[in-house]
Amino acid sequence: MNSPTLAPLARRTAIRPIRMIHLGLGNFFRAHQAWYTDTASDAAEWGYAAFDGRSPRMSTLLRPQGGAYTLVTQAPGGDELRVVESLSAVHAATEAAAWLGYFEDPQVAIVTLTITEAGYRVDPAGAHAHEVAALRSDPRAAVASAVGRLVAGLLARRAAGAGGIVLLPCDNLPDNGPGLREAVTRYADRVDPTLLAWIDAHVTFGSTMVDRITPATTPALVAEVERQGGFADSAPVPTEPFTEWVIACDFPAGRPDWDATFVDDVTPYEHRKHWLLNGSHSLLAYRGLLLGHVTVRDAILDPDCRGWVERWWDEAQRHIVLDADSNAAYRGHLIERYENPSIRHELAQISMDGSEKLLGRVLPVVLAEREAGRVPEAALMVLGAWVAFLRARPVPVRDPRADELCELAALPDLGDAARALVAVLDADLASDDQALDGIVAAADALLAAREGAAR
Ligand SMILES: NC(=O)c1ccc[n+]([C@@H]2O[C@H](COP(=O)([O-])OP(=O)(O)OC[C@H]3O[C@@H](n4cnc5c(N)ncnc54)[C@H](O)[C@@H]3O)[C@@H](O)[C@H]2O)c1
Ligand SMILES: O=P(O)(O)OC[C@@H](O)[C@@H](O)[C@H](O)[C@H](O)CO
Repeated sequence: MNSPTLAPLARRTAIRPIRMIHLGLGNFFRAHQAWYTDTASDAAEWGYAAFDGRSPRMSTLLRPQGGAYTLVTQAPGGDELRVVESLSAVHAATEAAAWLGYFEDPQVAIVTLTITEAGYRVDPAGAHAHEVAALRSDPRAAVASAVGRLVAGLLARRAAGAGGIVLLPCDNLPDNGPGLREAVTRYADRVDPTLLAWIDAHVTFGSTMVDRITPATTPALVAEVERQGGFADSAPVPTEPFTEWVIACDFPAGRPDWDATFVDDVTPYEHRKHWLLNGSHSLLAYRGLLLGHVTVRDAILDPDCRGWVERWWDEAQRHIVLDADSNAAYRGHLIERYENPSIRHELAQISMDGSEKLLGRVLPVVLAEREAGRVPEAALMVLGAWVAFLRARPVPVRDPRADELCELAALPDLGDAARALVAVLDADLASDDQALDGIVAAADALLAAREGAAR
């Protein structure tokens, strides 16, 4: 084999005109929106300027590669390598002047976002008040929060008279479009209330359901790309063959010819995906890690975990309005995706940020079932597994509220710990004794099983 070079990455066919901005230059963006753009029939007309969400890691890795990288699609039959070229520029989060410059460009029509649930949380009267004050005295001030950066961008766009723009959140967040609109308008109102009318007239907030299992990059993948491709890529992305993008949005200034599904309302698709896929991922993560599993595949091949997943799906499916046949097919595909032997999706990665994720992925089903007068055993088990996970900590707890959660989980009495942790998710549920009994019983059984296995 020739010595590895950057040749296939550096040999870009042409830098595509920048007509889109992305915020949150992580793996999922690179496997999903950037790939849809790269494979669109009009790909040559649409380039991205992509910005890190926070740490400069990804822009630092991609800059020497001219923004190009290898997408490794890991099918059961083997890998397929594709060099993705839709990123025309990559920037660190701190490059505020470049950020504002793109917003001032009338050719830029769309901003996509993958900033995790935490990125949408904003407190302009509290934690972010210093940013608000900075933007009030200088609208071009550099601010760090995602929503603050968007508001700064919109101020610059208004000042430049650059016209309308679409903001398209692509995170696993319930109602991601309305959620982003609420966060942006609340922040903008504090900075400059006159911006609100401009936003109403010029900014379109789209909603999306996004799906493609995309684990973190490992050194083994970097080595594998070098072995299979014969070239060096310091930031390849692993992903699965399956992909889905459902979008509810108008694009007044056009969009790439994405091979996505365009609908008026993403809600049913979002419920199905967040509850059946992400909810079962949380189940597999917390239960699976406590039982000693490492990956999604390990856990789904365990009949205990698989049985609970099926029960969770039965409970969740009662509240999904899409037809039963398509839900059954969806479940079948999920099993195949989870069993994919070529993809290594670590449960520890999925276990992160439970206090945020469970709110949209499990809690709605618990509450709907309780409203219907039922005791949803599997849904309560997921919450019990989360409580047990925080108590036993089979892997380090990574959550914005980790310290507080671990302190509550360590309360001497399991019932007290469970009630306090459930209150973090939903105060009313914490006073539902019947639900709480189910959660405590599940946590207790899992902790006992874990202790038994350790003996
Ligand atoms: N990985 C997947 O399989 C997958 C699938 C569907 C949707 N998603 C969505 O994409 C998101 C990112 O996943 P990923 O796999 O790309 O993760 P990643 O760790 O590779 O990238 C995360 C990106 O979000 C940014 N970020 C994190 N916290 C932020 C904050 N508070 N403010 C601004 N930016 C912030 C990071 O800087 C980084 O750019 C997920 O949270 C999820 O909502 C992921
Ligand atoms: O990406 P997160 O951290 O929001 O959730 C973890 C996984 O459930 C998620 O990444 C799924 O793999 C993905 O949503 C599949 O499309």
